[in-house]
Amino acid sequence: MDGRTGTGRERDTGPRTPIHWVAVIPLKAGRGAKSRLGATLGERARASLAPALARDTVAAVLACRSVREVIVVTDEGWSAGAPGVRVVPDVPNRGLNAAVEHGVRVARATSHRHLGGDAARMGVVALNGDLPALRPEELERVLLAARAPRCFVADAEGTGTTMLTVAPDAVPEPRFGPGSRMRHRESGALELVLPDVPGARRDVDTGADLLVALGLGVGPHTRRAWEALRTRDRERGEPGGPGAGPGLRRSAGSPG
Ligand SMILES: Nc1nc2c(ncn2[C@@H]2O[C@H](COP(=O)(O)OP(=O)(O)OP(=O)(O)O)[C@@H](O)[C@H]2O)c(=O)[nH]1
Ligand SMILES: C=C(OP(=O)(O)O)C(=O)O
Repeated sequence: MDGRTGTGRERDTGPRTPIHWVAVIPLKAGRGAKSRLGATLGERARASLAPALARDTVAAVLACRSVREVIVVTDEGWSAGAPGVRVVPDVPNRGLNAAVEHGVRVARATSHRHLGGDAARMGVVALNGDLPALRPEELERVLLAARAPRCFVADAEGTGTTMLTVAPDAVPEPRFGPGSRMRHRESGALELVLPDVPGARRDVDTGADLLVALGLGVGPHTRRAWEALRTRDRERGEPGGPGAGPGLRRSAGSPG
């Protein structure tokens, strides 16, 4: 088994297989971001966790050996925070897939700056910015397996997508959003089914997702934000953790 499944429409890129990658991370920030997290954990938790999830995702991607640059596509006051991270403005009001396409365009238009003659062998990987348990070596495994023009990784639920890779000559055709696993398959992208990449598949949309991610091990920003929320709630005599609803109260203190 080579860890790949697909529709048969895909082709191997052969000599055009990427040897360098630029990552595109679309980020919605501000009050509109991570509304499902707010609905399950409360607004205070949403406001501190949403940027923390993104910071940990960006840090893990930046630490991946094959990634040369991280392009964050967002409109809302995001500072790059590290060399190798570039922030570009979103396409206003066009949503997630337009942001990804924009990021790919920017990456391709500017890749010669850091890749020189290797720019023709540059792939782009677009990732959700809510993967706080992602580890650099997991992303490395995904990129090594990405040998078709477009490949994707399904989320842990099995209905969505956490990342899409696009080879140098391929049209990105991002189909992120609810039910995107099926849409990516139908569009001819190759699904990468890899063992041992739980963090690469664990997007965090709800409080329950966050507990699973904490169990896998999250980056320091998410860990600190979570601990601060728990400390605050304990001081206020709310032992269940941030916004602990019926589904969270049972295990909110246990992960990690
Ligand atoms: N640049 C940009 N990023 C977006 C946009 N919509 C979603 N994202 C990002 O895309 C990734 C996946 O999005 P979702 O998990 O659906 O995030 P969300 O829309 O903030 O969450 P919900 O409100 O719970 O649906 C996250 O990194 C988001 O920040 C958008 O319109 N523009
Ligand atoms: C954007 C996606 O994820 P979610 O909305 O579940 O975060 C997706 O699965 O394509």
